[in-house]
Amino acid sequence: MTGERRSEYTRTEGSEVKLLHFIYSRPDLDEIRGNPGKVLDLIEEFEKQYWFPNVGRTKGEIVIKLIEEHRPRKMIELGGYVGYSAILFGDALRRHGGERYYSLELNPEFAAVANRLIELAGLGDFVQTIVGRSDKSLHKLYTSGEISKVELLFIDHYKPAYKTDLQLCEELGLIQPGSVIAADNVLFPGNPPYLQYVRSTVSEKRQAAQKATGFSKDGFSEKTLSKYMGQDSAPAFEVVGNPNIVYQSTPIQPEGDPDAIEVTKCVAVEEES
Ligand SMILES: C[S@@+](CC[C@H](N)C(=O)[O-])C[C@H]1O[C@@H](n2cnc3c(N)ncnc32)[C@H](O)[C@@H]1O
Repeated sequence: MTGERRSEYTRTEGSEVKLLHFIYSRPDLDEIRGNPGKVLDLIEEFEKQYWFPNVGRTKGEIVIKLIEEHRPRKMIELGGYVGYSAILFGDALRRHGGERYYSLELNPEFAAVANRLIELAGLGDFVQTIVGRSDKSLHKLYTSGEISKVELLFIDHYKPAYKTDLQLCEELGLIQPGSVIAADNVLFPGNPPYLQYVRSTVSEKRQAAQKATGFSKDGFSEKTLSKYMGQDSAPAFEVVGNPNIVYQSTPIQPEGDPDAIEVTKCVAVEEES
């Protein structure tokens, strides 16, 4: 969603199922079937009534350009919600020769809505929704051999988990030269711990890793912390990441948008001296 934002918006309970009724009751459903653009248009139309935390077309364009430029075979997103970004990016990935889009979503109800819309958009064979917390799902994608490298990762879920999930990927050896990470909402509501991490030098990260005291929720508002995850929000794995990874990281802020996507590229992995 783009435009002026005065505070963090909140969702209306039950609006996700209402979205399904809104779309599936359309008289022109047969023309919508198999058409990702039309499904996205309808989600956007519904958003005039109910606020949805979707990435939107403007910021979405930044990620589509990354797909066009890097041509990943497989792409992963953390935080699928009702499937807007999975349809937008899954469609782009398929058109650019990709093989699979994994959408990791904590809430089974949101994932069920997403699956109905992904299927309607004709992407049911291409986009795989994985229900559960992202750290456990990422770990499973790795141990099952499905993913051996992060090619393009879109992060858009629980804000404190941006950094710890990236560090988990680093520890699993999934972040390699050429890996690209696009993180949403880095200006609104903001994610200072994540930005500090991806913008740090190797020597700064090595020092921080030595002093690491575990998972922290510092740097986030109460509202951000209460979103999505309950008491059980600590990462399932203790991680410090791999401080030897060299990143180039820059925010991309569309004109007139109060938010930005941080695009982070792994350019090298330094040897320990
Ligand atoms: C901002 S919404 C995602 C919007 C979506 N990427 C889009 O642009 O259409 C964030 C989603 O992340 C999910 N989420 C929050 N914490 C999560 C976690 N630890 N693992 C997986 N999903 C999570 C929430 O349930 C919510 O659906």
